[in-house]
Amino acid sequence: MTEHSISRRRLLGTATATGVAGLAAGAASGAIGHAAASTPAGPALNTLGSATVPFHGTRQPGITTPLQSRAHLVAFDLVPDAGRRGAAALLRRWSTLAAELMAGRPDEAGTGIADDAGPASLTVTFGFGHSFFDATGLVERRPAALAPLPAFSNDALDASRSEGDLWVQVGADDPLVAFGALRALRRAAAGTADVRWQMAGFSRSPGATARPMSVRNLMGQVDGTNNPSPDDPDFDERIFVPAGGEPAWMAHGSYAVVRRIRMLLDDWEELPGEERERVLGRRRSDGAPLTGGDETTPVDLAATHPDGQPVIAGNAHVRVSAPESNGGATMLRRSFSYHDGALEDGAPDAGLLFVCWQADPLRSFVTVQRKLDRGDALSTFVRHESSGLFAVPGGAAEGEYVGQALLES
Ligand SMILES: C=CC1=C(C)c2cc3[nH]c(cc4nc(cc5[nH]c(cc1n2)c(C)c5CCC(=O)O)C(CCC(=O)O)=C4C)c(C)c3C=C
Ligand SMILES: [Fe+2]
Repeated sequence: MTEHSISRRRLLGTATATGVAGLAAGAASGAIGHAAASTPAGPALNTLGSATVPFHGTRQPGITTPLQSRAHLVAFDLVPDAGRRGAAALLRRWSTLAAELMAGRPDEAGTGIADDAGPASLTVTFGFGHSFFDATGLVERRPAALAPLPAFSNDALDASRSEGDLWVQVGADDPLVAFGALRALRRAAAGTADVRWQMAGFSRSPGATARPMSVRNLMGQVDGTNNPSPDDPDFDERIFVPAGGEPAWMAHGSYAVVRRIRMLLDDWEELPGEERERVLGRRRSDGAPLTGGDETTPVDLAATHPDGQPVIAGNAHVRVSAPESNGGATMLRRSFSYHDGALEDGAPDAGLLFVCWQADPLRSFVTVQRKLDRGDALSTFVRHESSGLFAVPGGAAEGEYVGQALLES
C-alpha cells in the first residue's frame, strides 16, 4: 500500500481528524468545494461550514464522501394513489431541493433552521426499496439484486423499522444543517410519501482528534480501517454497477444495506480489555492488528503464537469478515453510531447504523453476514434490530433528477 493509498483509505472511513485534513480530503477526492464564504450581514463562514459536495455527477453523493458527523436515515412509503407519476414528480422535487441545499442555498419555504450556516458538506442520497416497484407498477424493472435478504439467526428484526419504498440518507457536519435538510425533504414529500421509519446517527466531528485516524464506534473500537479504497484496482467494479450493467437504469449506482445493530454495551463493558481485543482481532488503543504494527498495517491472519495457536482467533471479527475468509467478498462500510436513550430494562438503546455499499449485495453483504452468523465472537454482543436493502441509482446530471432513467424510459 502506498502512502497515497493509505491517506485515501483513511479518508473514506474517517470523520477527518483536523480541519486541514478535511480540506485535504476534499482535494484528494475532488468531491469537496467551498460555498461563497460570507454573508452581507456577517463574518465569513469557516471552512467546516462552507464545505460543499456536488449533487450532480455520475454517482450520487454520500457513498464515497468522507463520513460526516451527523446523519439521518429515513424510509418513506408512497401514499396509495401516488403511482409512477407521483413518484417521478417527488424525485424531481427532491433532486432540485437537494442540489440547492447542498450548494448552500437555503430552503426559502423552510423555517430558517440552517440560515446562518453553510452547507457543511451536506449530502442527500436517494434509493428505492423492493416494494417501490410494486407501488409504481414497475415490477418488471426491479433489479434481481433487490431480492429480499435472507433471515440470519442473530436477527431480531422489527418490520415497522425495516425496508420501505424509498430511502433517503442525509449527512452533514452540522446537526442543524442535517435537520434542516431532513425537514425540507419531508415537507417536499407531503401528500406523496409518508415517513415509514427514521433514524438519527452521529460520528466524530472533524477536527476532534489529534491525528488522522478512523472513527471509533460505541464499543470503543477504531472502525472503518480496512475499508476498500478508491485507489484499489477493483474498487469501482466491487462497489458500483458498471455502465453496461443490469438493469441499465442502475448504471453507476450501488446497493445499500442498512442494518440497525444494537450493541449490548453493559455486557461488552464487563469484558476485560484483552478479551475485547481478542473478540475483534485489533488493539483498542490504536486499532492496530493484534499481529502488530499500526492502524494501517495489514492483518496477518496466518500468524501463530509459539504454541501454534493463531494470534487472530478463529472467531475474531476481523478474521471472519475479511475478504480472504469470504471468497474475496468486500463492501464499503459507511456507518454511523446511534443513541436513542434507554430500553425498559435500563440498557442503553445504542449501537451502529451499519450502512454498506456494494455492486452485488448477495456476493458481498449476504456472503459475509452468513459467515458472521455462523461464528463471529462479536455477535454475542450485538443484535440486528432492523434491516433494509435499497437500489441507489447513479447520480443526476444538471437538469435531471435521480431515478429519471427508471421512471421516464
Ligand atoms: C456483514 C458485514 C458486517 C457487519 C454486519 C459488521 C458489524 C459490525 N462491525 C463492527 C466493528 C468492526 N468491524 C470491523 C471490520 C470489518 N467488519 C466487516 C463487516 C461487517 N461488520 C468487514 C468486512 C470488516 C473488515 C475486515 C477486514 O478486511 O479486515 C472492525 C475493524 C476495523 C475495520 O477494518 O473497520 C471493527 C471495529 C461492529 C461494532 C459491528 C456491529 C455492531
Ligand atoms: Fe465489522
